[in-house]
Amino acid sequence: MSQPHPYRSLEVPSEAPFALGPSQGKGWGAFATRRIERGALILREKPLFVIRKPHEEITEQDIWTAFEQLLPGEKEQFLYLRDNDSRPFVRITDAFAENSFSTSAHPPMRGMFLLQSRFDHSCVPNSKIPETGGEPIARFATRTIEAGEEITFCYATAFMCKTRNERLEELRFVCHCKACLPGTPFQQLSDLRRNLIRGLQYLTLGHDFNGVIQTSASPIIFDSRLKQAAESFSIPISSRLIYNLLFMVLMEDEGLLDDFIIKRTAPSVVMTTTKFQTESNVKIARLAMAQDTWLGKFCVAFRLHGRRDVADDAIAEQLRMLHGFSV
Ligand SMILES: C[S@@+](CC[C@H](N)C(=O)[O-])C[C@H]1O[C@@H](n2cnc3c(N)ncnc32)[C@H](O)[C@@H]1O
Repeated sequence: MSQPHPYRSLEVPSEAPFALGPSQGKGWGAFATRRIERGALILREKPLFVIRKPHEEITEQDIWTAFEQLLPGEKEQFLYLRDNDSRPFVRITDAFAENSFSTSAHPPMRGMFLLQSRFDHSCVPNSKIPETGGEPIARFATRTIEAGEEITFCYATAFMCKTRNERLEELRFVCHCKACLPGTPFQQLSDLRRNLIRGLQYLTLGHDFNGVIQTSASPIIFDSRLKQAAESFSIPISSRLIYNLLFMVLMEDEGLLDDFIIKRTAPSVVMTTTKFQTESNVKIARLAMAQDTWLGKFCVAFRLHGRRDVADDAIAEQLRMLHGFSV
């Protein structure tokens, strides 16, 4: 008779809304055992141990030292961990790399999490561990998850700006989520949307998602005058508002606009609307923000397209100072 999978022996809290089980082509994953509402807590977990070093400096010896200090029951739980083919890890460093999360950037700390690591990746995920800068770490539903659905999260934050092929280069496996299944209408639109999301961020931030200024042959913003305007923060406020709102619409269409992103981004959208000084622009911006949906707001704000505002030059100057930009 075959042995039960070791993950059956991992201690999942009795009140947890998920159970572990096989997930086709992905090893094992976590599946909702009941409907989980958007925003609900899925799992709060303390690390088994923490190593206070940058990820790339953590040695095999560091991990063994931490392991040796565990209680016998904790060691047993650690030893239940398996690679994706359900075989024991050959090297303890692989077990740590696959099952750890950063718990703090300053000072750098990385924690070993037995359950948070059981969740598989999706480029269109339904859960998220917000950056809290501490431990335990908590996972929340980013949309309503039905009973039986696999609970996933995105393994890399910048994926919202990356196409299928770019993501594939970074992942060490082939993802089969709906944004990665080649040849589907959603997948084709997804690549288009993520390129646009990247471009819109470039236009409003003045640089790429990783802080890099693209060379003149930018694959992101083809129009060199527009690129230059973005990099010198000369984009008019009307365009800024339109780009911000289009970002929200595209993120929503892509299934990525969760409450954490709204909380982080919405204040700067509102702030942009308060910057207009030209009366006719003020009216349109107010009307736009009074609409119920992001698409509604965007459609109204689009009436601002090509309109300059009295405040444009002063805002550009403020942004240049803020970013230490010298002409
Ligand atoms: C932290 S583990 C996740 C849990 C793992 N499936 C297990 O059985 O323990 C990460 C590994 O799971 C697999 N995996 C996660 N998401 C996947 C996906 N979307 N497609 C294929 N494999 C995936 C990959 O092998 C990846 O290296």
